[in-house]
Amino acid sequence: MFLEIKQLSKSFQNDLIVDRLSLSLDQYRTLSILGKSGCGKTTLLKLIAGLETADQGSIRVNGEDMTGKTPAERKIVYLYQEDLLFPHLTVRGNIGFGLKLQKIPASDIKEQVDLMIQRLELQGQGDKMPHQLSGGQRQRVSFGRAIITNPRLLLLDEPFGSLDVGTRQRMQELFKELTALYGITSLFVTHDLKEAILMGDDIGLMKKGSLQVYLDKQDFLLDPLTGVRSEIEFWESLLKPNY
Ligand SMILES: Nc1ncnc2c1ncn2[C@@H]1O[C@H](COP(=O)(O)OP(=O)(O)OP(=O)(O)O)[C@@H](O)[C@H]1O
Repeated sequence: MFLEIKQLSKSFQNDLIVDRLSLSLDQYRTLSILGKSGCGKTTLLKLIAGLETADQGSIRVNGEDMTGKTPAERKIVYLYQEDLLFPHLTVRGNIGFGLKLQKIPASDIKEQVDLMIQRLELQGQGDKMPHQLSGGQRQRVSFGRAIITNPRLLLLDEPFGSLDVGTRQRMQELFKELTALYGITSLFVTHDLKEAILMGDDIGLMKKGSLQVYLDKQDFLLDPLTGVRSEIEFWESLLKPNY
């Protein structure tokens, strides 16, 4: 298993937020994590990224124990909804930032950034500053900036929550295309049932700090706890002639 989490726990002021949580994920797959506000999703991602310290349990990536490692040493990227771009850098500068830190030659950076700009459908926007972009464009830049460095693991925290339905749908497609192309393994946290089903190769439901991962999507669709059934019943009730 590429990502292996065992019995992970975290409390804040005596409140148990992540409760003996275990999960495993194969390389190049996406696990969607669906859960209500406050159930501990962000805390889980921060523990994996090394931005919070676990009270108990272990996190291994590709067999390597993450305990005591800094976020940079983990080579895990955590991307959240309002992820800020560097305001003083252009789109190009933002996307290439991580490559520059890796001291990659300027001509290679230019080539990779140009390709990423094309793939993100941001042609003609490369020299703009972040404040000159729309919300959806900014989101695409931060997504490109994250994946161009080929992180071992990409953690997405409700990344498309602020986007309108159409833009969100296009971002979901783009995310699927680019994670496949760049060989990214990811965890995708969302409140949105449909998004969880669309984005995940595997799906997990988080409740009060515990996570249940459904190995078969059918099991997820059929479990009354996931809310899929009540959603279907709602739409069916609207289609009844006497509504
Ligand atoms: N640093 C902290 N100190 C104290 N309590 C915290 C801290 N971080 C999170 N919490 C608490 O942990 C609980 C879970 O928060 P978390 O952000 O993980 O939830 P979430 O599932 O991501 O919610 P949302 O979907 O609303 O973002 C909340 O009750 C929150 O108040």
